[in-house]
Amino acid sequence: MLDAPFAKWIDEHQDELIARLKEAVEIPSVSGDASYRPHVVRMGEWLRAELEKLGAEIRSVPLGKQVLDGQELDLPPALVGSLGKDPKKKTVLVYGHYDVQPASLSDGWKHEPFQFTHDKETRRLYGRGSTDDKGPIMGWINAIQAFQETKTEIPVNLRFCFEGMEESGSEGLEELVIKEAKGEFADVDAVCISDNYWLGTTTPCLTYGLRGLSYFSVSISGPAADLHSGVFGNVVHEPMTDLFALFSKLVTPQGKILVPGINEKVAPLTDDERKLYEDIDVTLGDFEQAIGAKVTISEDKAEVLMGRMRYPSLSIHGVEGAFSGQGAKTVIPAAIKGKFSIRLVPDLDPDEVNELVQKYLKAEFAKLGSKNTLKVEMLSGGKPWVASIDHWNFRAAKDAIEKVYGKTPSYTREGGSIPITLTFAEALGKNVMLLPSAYRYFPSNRVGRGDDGAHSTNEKLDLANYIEGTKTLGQYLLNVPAAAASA
Ligand SMILES: C[C@H](N)C(=O)N[C@@H](Cc1c[nH]cn1)C(=O)O
Ligand SMILES: [Zn+2]
Ligand SMILES: [Zn+2]
Repeated sequence: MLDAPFAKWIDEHQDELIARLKEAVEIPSVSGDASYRPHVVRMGEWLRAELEKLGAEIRSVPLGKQVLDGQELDLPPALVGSLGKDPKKKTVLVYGHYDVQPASLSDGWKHEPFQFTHDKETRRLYGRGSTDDKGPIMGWINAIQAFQETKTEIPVNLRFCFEGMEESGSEGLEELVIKEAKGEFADVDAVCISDNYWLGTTTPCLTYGLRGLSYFSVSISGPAADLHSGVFGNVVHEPMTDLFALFSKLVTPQGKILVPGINEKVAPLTDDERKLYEDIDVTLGDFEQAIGAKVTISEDKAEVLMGRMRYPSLSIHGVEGAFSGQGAKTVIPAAIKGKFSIRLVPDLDPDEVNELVQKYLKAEFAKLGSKNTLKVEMLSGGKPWVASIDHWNFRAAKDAIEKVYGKTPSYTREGGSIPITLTFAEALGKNVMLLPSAYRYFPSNRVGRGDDGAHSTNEKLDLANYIEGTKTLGQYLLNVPAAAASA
């Protein structure tokens, strides 16, 4: 049990900390939709002001332009800065993202996604970004404020890097991190990222790996306009039929990727490695509860974990231009764009995967004998990352978790992607660690629904996790000097 003054302050100021998260969630900073770009910029300005209130020196760094939805837009600026420059102290770089995934009530949310809802009965905080990644960013701010309010010396120098494009491939950030490796980040000793999740509901995690990502769009066009299927069915090559034929060649219902050259690059599994997954403190039931149904591909817990952590996966996300309304419209869409992505593990490189996918889909399309036109594009790419847990950075976090939760964390690899992580590791040459500050991805036993995760409908953060997670981040910073000294 943690009884430090800063932790007590956090407990006593919960309303203030909730109000801060509410303000953040209510700025709809969706990076993947051009019409929301002003909100992403406003979110960056709001965050900068919060950091400056704590005395941090922050710069908003322009990252250039992008073309989105046919418009040329300024990328949202990255926030780069510092708090403390004492040469006797270790320096920790904190990264997070202030953009969010799209969300709309019509997707099945119980409340407006950008209207923060504090359900006092279940003690849950609902809203897009509550867990990914505004809750964790607020956790850092809350912890620093708690130190300052209780006159607790922060025993490390802090560097900050917050971006507004993580959910859209982190465009522009890599160059900045490489440049700042010799500038603002030159003195960094370790990096801490809080932007992922525990595996279950009871055991905290520390994360030493992330999958990379290659995200593709497949456009097929032919007719000059949408057609009447009674008039032109069995007369024209239909773009949607071609797309479904192609998509059926990507992955089997058992999750096996069919693009040649991908599975071959994955390192073979050893008995010792399998044991690592068998020993992780999570059950098949935890997964089923999160999913809300018994539909896992395997019933072997280690296989399920490896499917998420150490093997690649291919997921089909959606089709633009397809009829998706109610009723029975008899249309042949003239042009459609299918979206799918491949999560990457070592040694899969996004550019190499792009080449394999392009070659394969073009060959498969040729076999269809269609007169339509195919265009395959990789929209974004990010490399996988795996770190060593044998470092003081991980020890400082492990001790913090043990102090706050009284439990030893599980060491996990994350199935999701944070493209900039590998860049931090390589450009700075320092240890990077993911500390999911207890923000739960999986629903708790009390509600047991499978629909309240990050990127999904009804995203939420348990109040207890917001509060204890804030303490964990603070305690981690307090632990750094001793952990580093004993290294
Ligand atoms: C793990 C992190 N919180 C996250 O959700 N990352 C996204 C990154 C992304 C989205 N599009 C492109 N990259 C993810 O893993 O989907
Ligand atoms: Zn995130
Ligand atoms: Zn995300």
